[in-house]
Amino acid sequence: MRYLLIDNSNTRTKLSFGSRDSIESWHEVIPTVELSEQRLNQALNGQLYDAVMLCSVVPQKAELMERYFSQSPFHNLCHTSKLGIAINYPHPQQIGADRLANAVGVNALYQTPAIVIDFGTAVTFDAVGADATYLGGVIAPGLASMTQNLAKRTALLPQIELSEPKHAIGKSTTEAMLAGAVYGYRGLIKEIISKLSDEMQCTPTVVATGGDAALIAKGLPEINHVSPTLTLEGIRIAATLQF
Ligand SMILES: Nc1ncnc2c1ncn2[C@@H]1O[C@H](COP(=O)(O)OP(=O)(O)O)[C@@H](O)[C@H]1O
Ligand SMILES: CC(C)(COP(=O)(O)O)[C@@H](O)C(=O)NCCC(=O)O
Ligand SMILES: [K+]
Repeated sequence: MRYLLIDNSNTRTKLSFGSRDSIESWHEVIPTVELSEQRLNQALNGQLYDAVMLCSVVPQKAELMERYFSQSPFHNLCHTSKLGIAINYPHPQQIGADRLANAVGVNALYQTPAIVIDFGTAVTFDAVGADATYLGGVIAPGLASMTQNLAKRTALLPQIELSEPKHAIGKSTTEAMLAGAVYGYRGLIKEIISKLSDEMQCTPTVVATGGDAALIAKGLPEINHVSPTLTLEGIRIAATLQF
């Protein structure tokens, strides 16, 4: 079986192929706002696959893809999918599909209990117990969302490009904003990991994924692993259970 795996998140849509055992190195990234029939045609030109596993948190784009892949075996990952984990959550239909995929990925590939942090448009924290149970988590603004909003709502603050600050005492507007964003964000992450670990009554494995994972994890010893493909791995594992 060759699976087409799609992570349709708010900023970027990542496409990959996978098998029962692993994901392939072929990889395509489409900005989610640009996702269309035409972009899918371009990306998938000449590719053969047996089934499509979609993980979407953008309903309008999910509908587009459901139509686009109507001739293929197709599944849209949700809380009722075969995931190989239990879900301890009062209204599981609320949980973002990417958060479920992250929980599936971390449960299969790392030691549990675990926390998976996805540094995307939003930053999400999801806790998985030692018994392969999804427990819930935290949603906070993503790093870029936070800094972009600051620039949008002020007259004098510019849009900044995120990178490691040189020092905390900023000597320019940009330096001051960078320190606020990166150091401030690391503080937010640390505090949330600490609170979650207290409630989980353990020292969980902490795995980071998503666009800003590498920048923020650098200098945060609380994060044990950075796994850029964790969401796709979770989608692949769900595909192996579905098809
Ligand atoms: N090439 C890139 N394109 C867009 N965002 C990027 C890129 N590289 C790093 N980023 C950062 O990653 C964040 C988006 O992460 P991503 O995991 O793609 O989000 P989502 O899963 O919500 O689509 C952006 O906010 C940005 O700060
Ligand atoms: C929290 C999210 C916006 C994260 O999306 P992302 O940043 O990966 O694009 C997404 O998982 C979502 O829309 N969730 C639904 C609400 C919930 O999980 O409770
Ligand atoms: K995501």
